[in-house]
Amino acid sequence: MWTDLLQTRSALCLGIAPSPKWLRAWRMPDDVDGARRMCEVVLEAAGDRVSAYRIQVPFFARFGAAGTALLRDVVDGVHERGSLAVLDAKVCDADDTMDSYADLYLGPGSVLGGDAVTATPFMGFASLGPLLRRARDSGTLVMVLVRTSNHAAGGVQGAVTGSRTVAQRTADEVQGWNDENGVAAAAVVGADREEAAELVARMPSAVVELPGLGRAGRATGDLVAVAAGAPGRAVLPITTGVLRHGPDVAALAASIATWREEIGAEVPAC
Ligand SMILES: O=C(O)c1cc(=O)[nH]c(=O)n1[C@@H]1O[C@H](COP(=O)(O)O)[C@@H](O)[C@H]1O
Repeated sequence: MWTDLLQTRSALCLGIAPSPKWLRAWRMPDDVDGARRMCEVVLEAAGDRVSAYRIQVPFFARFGAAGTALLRDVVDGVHERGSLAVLDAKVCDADDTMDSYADLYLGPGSVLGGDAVTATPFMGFASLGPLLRRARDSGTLVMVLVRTSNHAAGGVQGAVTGSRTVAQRTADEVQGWNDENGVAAAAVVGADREEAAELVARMPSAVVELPGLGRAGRATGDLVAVAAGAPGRAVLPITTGVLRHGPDVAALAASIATWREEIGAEVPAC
């Protein structure tokens, strides 16, 4: 499901983030009605021109039950456009809770109906096991944080354990899980990290989400070169680089078209 779409549509994955910051910038009320309006505008502008939408769960959950209902409506709207929904919740817990996270986030039978959920492996990769098995059985993905782009991450993810960094070890665990169980483990690798290409190369069958597009001072060509190491398996998320053109639908659509063009020529099979 994921690779089919990544190979036939743009690898672009548009962020949906009804945060206080974005609602203010778009002059919309910081409440569930404002959030709904923002989501409608984003879906109208992007339509089926992106493979996936990355939906920031906390920006919905902060509105309680109404926000959760809105999130589900947005996932349905994404599916109506033939796109996939990444639920960005960064889940992490001991393995006895992970089935319940799957009930909440993953697959058509779950509460929120996502096609992927982000997860952190820092309670031990094995604790993700039940979530990964549920992803495999529902044709969805668990996007495991391997090396993130935030400044605070280096001390942990770059730490050396044995002969590998924590990030390298996590990448090997992602690939190892897929080799043994079927492809359900995906990876998040900040594309602007100098070790990004090497980490991607350690996971030859995993879908890789590569954040970094559209951030100030980041060359698109460098990011696209990292994505080229995962042909047909790269997901390129972008939030700020597109949303800053809103809320005008035509301006948002034009920005998406430009980003598609910029990455399209060089990311194979996308
Ligand atoms: O999980 C992510 O997508 C993520 C990974 C990472 O390494 N760095 C990172 O900033 N993100 C997410 O990317 C979002 C910002 O996206 P941009 O506005 O496109 O840079 C943040 O809200 C994070 O949730």
